[in-house]
Amino acid sequence: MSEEIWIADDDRGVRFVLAEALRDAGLAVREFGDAESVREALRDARPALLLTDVRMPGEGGLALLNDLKARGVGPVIVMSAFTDVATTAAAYRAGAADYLAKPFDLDQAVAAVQRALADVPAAAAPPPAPVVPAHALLGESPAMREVFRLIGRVAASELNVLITGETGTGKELVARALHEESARRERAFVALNTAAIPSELLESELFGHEAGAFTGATRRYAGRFEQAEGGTLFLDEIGDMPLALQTRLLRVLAGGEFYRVGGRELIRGNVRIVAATHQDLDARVAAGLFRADLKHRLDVVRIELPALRQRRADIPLLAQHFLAAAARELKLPPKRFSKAALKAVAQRDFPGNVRELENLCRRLAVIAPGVEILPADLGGPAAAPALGDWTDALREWAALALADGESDIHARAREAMDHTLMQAALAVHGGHRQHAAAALGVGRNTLTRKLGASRTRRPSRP
Ligand SMILES: Nc1ncnc2c1ncn2[C@@H]1O[C@H](COP(=O)(O)OP(=O)(O)OP(=O)(O)O)[C@@H](O)[C@H]1O
Repeated sequence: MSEEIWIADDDRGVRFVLAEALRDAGLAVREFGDAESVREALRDARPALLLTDVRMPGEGGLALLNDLKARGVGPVIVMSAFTDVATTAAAYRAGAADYLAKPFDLDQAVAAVQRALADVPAAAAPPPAPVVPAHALLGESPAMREVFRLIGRVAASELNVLITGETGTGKELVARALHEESARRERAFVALNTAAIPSELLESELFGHEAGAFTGATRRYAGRFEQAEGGTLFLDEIGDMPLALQTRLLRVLAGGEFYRVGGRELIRGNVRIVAATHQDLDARVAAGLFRADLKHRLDVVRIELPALRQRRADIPLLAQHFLAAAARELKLPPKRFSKAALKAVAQRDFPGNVRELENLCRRLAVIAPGVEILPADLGGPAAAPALGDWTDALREWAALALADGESDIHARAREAMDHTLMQAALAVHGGHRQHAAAALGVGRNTLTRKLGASRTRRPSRP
């Protein structure tokens, strides 16, 4: 076999710097401007490794990759400026050894080549699967490119994945992308927010129950594990899972079997677990609040989502996308950001991350007066209005209700007050539950529980 590294890229500049870097690393390099000339060269030679661009005039790099894999030539590293998840995943599915998102760091490229060469003979390439539609997961910052690369790399594997990141950074979207890029995509994606369900209901929610298993269990219920059979179970806010249930979950993950609550039938599950947390799981383990062995099982591959303020390069792209999407969804005339407004948005901190940015854009789609959004439309932090005398209204309501003979008004009033305060706090803190709870002076779990014990997904977004 030849010891040459072949580079196929129609961009002469990329070819040049890459070839130089590889030669500096002691490798022999041959350059090609398109896929056709690679094919021609293949008639009487084989590369030790091919680095190919995805988009080239004529035949693209992915077709070349498929062809080389079919002939047993490789490894192949795919390069592309087209950094969405679908391309990355398609490249890995077609058998790419690695994926380099352009512009890449030259040291990183050389390291990828050396790694791929060291891995030869590579494992048999997985059979090419049909290309799936792209995801709504957007981003062009280096940090997000790395996330896309990781998704593409691990989606097809059966490994459990732990996604970490602040609230609203897109953890659920990443979990969905992992599911959709996997062989499980035809089966269910089931999500369960551990923090949104009272702990006493969590067990039956996860594993199901038989009729009569406990008061109120009138019929058999297939839990999330069963619902996700063959597919992916997304366990959100895993850090909030009570210890007793952690023990049970660990046993299920280790044995692959479980009983429904109150059941005798042993159920064998085939479910891929993707877990997420906004908490520092290692700190929770250290504090004795999270089982180390469970963390170990969930944290096989970790995808860390940076806060939006740590990847400001993504803000304009996301903002424009959300503004257009909101106009479409709400059937409003399309608007656009002025340059200055976009700049101002990109400078904001967004403690609620992408969700907060999305909410801001929806608000702007509705309330900004002109077609072009100006910095003044963004609105700064508004001055707090004087506290209205809501107790007068409350007194009036209570008097009428009591006069009507109602007897549970304390509970109802409290619920309404809790709800109002929490919605207000969430709106101010861009949906960030922890910040909202802290601002109100209540625990985050209390807030989540009160906002919707009956809901399994996130409570309504402001
Ligand atoms: N990279 C992205 N591209 C496009 N939309 C995004 C991206 N990241 C997040 N979003 C959107 O932002 C919102 C919040 O994302 P998501 O629910 O996935 O966050 P999360 O990290 O799971 O939040 P939480 O921790 O509060 O559950 C969603 O509406 C999602 O569609």
